[in-house]
Amino acid sequence: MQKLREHIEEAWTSQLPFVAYHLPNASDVRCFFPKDSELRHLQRYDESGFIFSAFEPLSQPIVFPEAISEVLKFELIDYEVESQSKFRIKEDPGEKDEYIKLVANAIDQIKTDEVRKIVVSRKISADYDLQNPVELLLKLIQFYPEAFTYVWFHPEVGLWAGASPEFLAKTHRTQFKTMALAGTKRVGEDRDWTEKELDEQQIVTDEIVNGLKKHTKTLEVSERNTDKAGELLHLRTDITATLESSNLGDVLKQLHPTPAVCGLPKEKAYQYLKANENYERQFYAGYFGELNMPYHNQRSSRTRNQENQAYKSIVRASNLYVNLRCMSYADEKINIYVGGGITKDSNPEDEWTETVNKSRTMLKVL
Ligand SMILES: C=C(O[C@H]1C=CC=C(C(=O)O)[C@@H]1O)C(=O)O
Repeated sequence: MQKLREHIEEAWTSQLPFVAYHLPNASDVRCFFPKDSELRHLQRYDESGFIFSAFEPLSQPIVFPEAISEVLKFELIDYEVESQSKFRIKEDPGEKDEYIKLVANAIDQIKTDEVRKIVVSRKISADYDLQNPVELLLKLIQFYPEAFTYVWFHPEVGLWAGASPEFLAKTHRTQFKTMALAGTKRVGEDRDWTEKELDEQQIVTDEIVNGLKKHTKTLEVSERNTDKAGELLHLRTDITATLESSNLGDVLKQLHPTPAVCGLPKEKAYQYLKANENYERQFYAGYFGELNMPYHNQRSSRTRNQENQAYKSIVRASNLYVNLRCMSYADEKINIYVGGGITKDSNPEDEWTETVNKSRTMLKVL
């Protein structure tokens, strides 16, 4: 752990790019330290490295390529972090009015136009002096071991951090997994899922399944379950497929942004957001993670032979998550990004409360 601290502190103090992250329930923290500060964009989805993509559907993700990075793993042992933070941001009544108006306007749009769902969002800003990104990461891991937690930094972009509950793509050869996540309530809220929540989640599942059909040989859709994400609960359906080819880029172009973060139909919802959300999402609701990174693959016992070496082979796998429950930090200011799915049955006051609840994920670690 000491080594992890030293590496990140050194990169942060020298303002050099890095990413440190923890995959759900993993026993280690993985890091990329690119050898220089050049800002590189992904050219092809068969490259390998750590990618960081903006919400903008046509933007090329930033990549820390495996080939020019020091890629390190640190076992997650014996670490202690301060307990829950006392950091609070005072609610601004003006911000609330503005968000309620945005939601009410989206509902009107849904009632009059052919849009079924729009995921609107807002940015909560405050002054903050971030001393030490490694402490932030360790707190994120401690509070949200089941999420993909990360701290990412590039001097030309700033620092981003988060605890994402939603994966966009897990691949292993031609095997592909994604999920439809939507609908939110607090842990302990003793009520059934409403029709509105079931509907907003079904929209995500149907759109993903339709989009994937063109790219897959087989497709399986799980039962709908309730999934815990920190102090929140979501509806979740898992979608498993065998891809026609291994071109992940085509599949991502098809899926991103899903109706969990944009809306349905995609283009109309996107245009609505461009015209009405009065801030830039940047990397919020984009996607990030490992692209084609090596993993040891345990072969089945039938293929074993006497030589130990033959048990294992290396396969390349991708693990990409949606950038939710996240924040950015630059110039001694933090920005927390939160949103929610709006349908014809949404209630603006409830949608506001939902974003307040979602903001607690990051506030807890600051
Ligand atoms: C857009 C966000 O969450 C999405 C994922 C899960 C549940 C959601 C919802 O209930 O609206 C959102 O679709 C966010 O956290 O900012």
